[in-house]
Amino acid sequence: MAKKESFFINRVKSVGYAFKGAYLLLTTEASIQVQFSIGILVTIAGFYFNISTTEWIIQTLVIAIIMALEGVNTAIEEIADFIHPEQHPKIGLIKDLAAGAVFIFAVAAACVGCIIYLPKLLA
Ligand SMILES: Nc1ncnc2c1ncn2[C@@H]1O[C@H](COP(=O)(O)OP(=O)(O)OP(=O)(O)O)[C@@H](O)[C@H]1O
Repeated sequence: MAKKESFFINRVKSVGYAFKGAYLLLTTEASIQVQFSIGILVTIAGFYFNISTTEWIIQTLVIAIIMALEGVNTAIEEIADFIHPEQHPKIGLIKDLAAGAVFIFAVAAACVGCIIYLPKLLA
């Protein structure tokens, strides 16, 4: 019987797989690359406008959540295409729902950006 790997080795391997997934998303997915670029721009803006600690926390969370949601959306698209490569109304609906979930958060993220930066830009 194969010896079961230790809990620690398994955790290290899982982190490695997660790094691989994040690398794949950043290097192959246009939507993630767009969100990442926006994330870098607002980070530069954060330093430029010297935003508060609370604003940094909210901004960092918003950037991370939108990229994570895009990643989940990509994974759902991959599953959908894998289980049913041909056109099907249900696959279309599943993809639209996943994209809709990202869109809802993207609208909130844009609002957060306006709340943080509009007063600074207009001052
Ligand atoms: N197999 C399918 N059957 C029916 N409709 C589909 C199918 N694949 C895609 N669609 C429709 O086309 C839209 C775009 O799908 P697609 O897989 O190209 O996603 P996308 O948002 O362009 O993703 P990305 O640009 O990240 O690859 C879906 O939201 C859905 O409405």
